Amino acid sequence: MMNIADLLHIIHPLQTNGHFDGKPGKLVLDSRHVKKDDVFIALRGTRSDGHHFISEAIRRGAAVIIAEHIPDEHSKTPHHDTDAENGPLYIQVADTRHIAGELAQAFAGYPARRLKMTGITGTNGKTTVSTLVYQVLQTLGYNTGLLGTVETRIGDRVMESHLTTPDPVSLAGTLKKMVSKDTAFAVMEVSSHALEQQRVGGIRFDVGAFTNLSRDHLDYHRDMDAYVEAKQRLFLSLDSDAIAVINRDDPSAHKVIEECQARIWDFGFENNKDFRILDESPEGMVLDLDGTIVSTPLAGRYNAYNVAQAYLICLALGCTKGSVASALGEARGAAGRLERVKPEGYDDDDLTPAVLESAPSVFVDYAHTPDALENVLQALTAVRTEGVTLHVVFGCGGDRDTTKRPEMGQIADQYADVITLTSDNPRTEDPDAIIRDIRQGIVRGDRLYIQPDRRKAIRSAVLDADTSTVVLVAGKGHETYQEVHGRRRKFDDRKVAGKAIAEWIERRDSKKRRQKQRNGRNDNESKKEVR
Ligand SMILES: CC(=O)N[C@H]1[C@@H](OP(=O)(O)OP(=O)(O)OC[C@H]2O[C@@H](n3ccc(=O)[nH]c3=O)[C@H](O)[C@@H]2O)O[C@H](CO)[C@@H](O)[C@@H]1O[C@H](C)C(=O)N[C@@H](C)C(=O)N[C@H](CCC(=O)O)C(=O)O
Ligand SMILES: Nc1ncnc2c1ncn2[C@@H]1O[C@H](COP(=O)(O)OP(=O)(O)OP(=O)(O)O)[C@@H](O)[C@H]1O
Ligand SMILES: N[C@H](CCC[C@H](N)C(=O)O)C(=O)O
Ligand SMILES: [Mg+2]
Repeated sequence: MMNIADLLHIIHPLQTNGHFDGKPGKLVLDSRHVKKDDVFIALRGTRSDGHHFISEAIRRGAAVIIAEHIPDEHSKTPHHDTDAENGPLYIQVADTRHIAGELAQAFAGYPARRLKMTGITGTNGKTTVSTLVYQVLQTLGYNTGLLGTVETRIGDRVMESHLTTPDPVSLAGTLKKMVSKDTAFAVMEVSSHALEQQRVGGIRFDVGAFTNLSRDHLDYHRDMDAYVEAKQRLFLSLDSDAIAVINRDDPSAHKVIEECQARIWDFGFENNKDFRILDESPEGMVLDLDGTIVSTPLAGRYNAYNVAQAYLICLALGCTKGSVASALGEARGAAGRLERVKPEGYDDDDLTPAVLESAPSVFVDYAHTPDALENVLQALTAVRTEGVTLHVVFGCGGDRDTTKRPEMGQIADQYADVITLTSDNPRTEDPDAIIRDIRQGIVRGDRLYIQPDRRKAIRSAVLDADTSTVVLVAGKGHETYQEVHGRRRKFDDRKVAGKAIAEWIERRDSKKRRQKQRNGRNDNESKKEVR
C-alpha cells in the first residue's frame, strides 16, 4: 500500500499545499469515481479538463489532489471544513499525464515489472500480430495475457475490450490481475492515441514492435509527422537490453527507430532477401523466414508480415525457432480479420468443402483504413480464379478522420467489380453525408449501389451473389454493435451475413425442389399422353 511519502518520492512535486496523514485510497482519473481518501489526478483531455472537476473530487472525499495548477479557491491553505490532518493535500506537478502511468504502476505494486512485456504499435496489424503471439505462447504452454482491440485475456477469462489500449489506471489493474494468475507474458497493442496520451507511461517493455504506418486518425494527430512521432515514443521508451522488432519495408521504419536505444531486429519481404513467401493460396501461405519454414493458415501478403513479426517477437521473448514455427502452423489470428462467414445454423462439421463451394464466399474484415482496404482487396484479387466477381460492401466511421473517405472510395473503385456503399459506425454524423464523401473518390457509374442500412446492404449483396462471387464486408470485423445517430445497438456483420447465406441456400434449395416437382408433373403428364 502506498503512503504519502512514497507518493511524493515518485512525483517530485513543484509544490504542495495542505496535509493528509492517513493512508491514501485508490488512484482515480475521473472525479465521478472518487471515494473517500482517494487520490484524484487531473488530466487535460480532448473534451474537457480534469482540473474543472477538482471541487467535485473533494466533495466526494478525495484526500489528495494532483494537478498542474491549484485552482485559486483551493490555493490558500486553511481547509475550513476539514481538519488539517484529514486533507486534502494538493500536489502540483508540471505534467500530470507524464506521471499518471508511473503512479498507476506504483499503486498496483508494479505489476509490469513482474511480467515479460510486449508492446505492438503501427496503423494496421496490431491485433493480428498480438493475437498470433498470444496463441503461440499459449500453445507452447506459457500462461499469457492479452490486451487489445478485440478482447482482454487474463488466465481463462476473456473480456470484450472498450479501447485498444486502456487508461493507465485500468491498464495497471489488468496487469496486476495477470500477475495474480501467474501470468508470464503480457502482449499488448499500443495505439497512437495511447502513446500521445502517455497511457503506457511507467511500463518498461522487453519487446517493442512496429507493424507499419499509413494514413489514419488525422482528425486527432495534427499531421502525418505528428502521427509518426507518436509511434516513435514507444521506441524511445525502450532500454538498451530491450528488442525492437521492425518492419523495415515500411517507409517510416527509419524514423520510428531514430534514437532508439534497443537492439533492432528488422525484417522484410522486399527483394526476397532473408524472408520469402514460397507459396500462397486462399487456404494460407508457406513462408521461409531466414531458413525456418512456416506454414500459416492466414492468407494475403500483408499477413506474411504479421506472421513474420509474430515469429520474431516470440524468438525475442526467448522461444526456439522450431517450436514457434510449429505453433504458428495452428495459430488462426484474430476474429473478424479475413474471416470466412459460415451460413447460420451450420456447425463446423457441416461445412464440408462441397457445402462451401456451392454457396457464395463471404468474408468479414476489419479494414477501415485505405491501406487495409487496399491490402485485403489485393489479397482477395490475388487468390480468386478466372471469372470470379468481387463485391465489396463498406462505409466509413463518423466523428473520425474524414480524409480517408474518398481514398477508400477510390481503392474500392480500382479493385472491386461491384461496390455497395453503406454505413459503418456513423456515430453522430449524418450517414448519407459520409457516403457522399466516399462517393467523391469513385468515378464509375454502374455496378455501384448505395444502401445506408448496413443490414439491408449485406443481405442484398449476399442474395444477389452466385457461387462465383466473393463478397467482402469490410470495416467492422469483430465489432458486435453499430452506432447510428449517437445510439449503439447490437450488430454483427458475421451474423447478418451468415443469416443471408442461409437464406441464399434455402432459396436455392426450394427452387431446386420446385423444379423437381415441376419435372415430376411433366413426367406424369407425358406418361398420361403416351397412354
Ligand atoms: C480522444 C480520446 O482518446 N479520448 C479518450 C480520453 O479522453 P480524454 O482524455 O479526452 O477525456 P475528456 O473527456 O476530455 O476528460 C478529461 C479528463 O477529465 C476527467 N473528467 C471528465 C468528466 C468528469 O465529470 N470528471 C472528470 O474527472 C476525465 O476522466 C479525463 O481524465 O481518455 C478517456 C479515458 O481513458 C477515454 O475513454 C477516451 O476515449 C474515447 C472514448 C475514444 O473514443 N477514444 C478513441 C479515439 C481511442 O482512444 N482509440 C484508440 C485506438 C485508435 C486506433 O488505433 O484505432 C484506443 O486506444 O482505443
Ligand atoms: N500488416 C498489415 N498491413 C496492412 N494491412 C493490414 C495488416 N494486417 C492487417 N491489415 C488490415 O488491417 C485490418 C485491421 O487489422 P488489425 O486489426 O490486425 O490491425 P490494428 O492495427 O489492430 O487495427 P486497430 O488500430 O483498428 O485496432 C485487417 O482487417 C486487414 O484488413
Ligand atoms: N479504433 C478505431 C476503430 C475504427 C473501426 C471502424 N468500424 C469505425 O467505427 O470507424 C477507431 O476508433 O477509430
Ligand atoms: Mg487493434
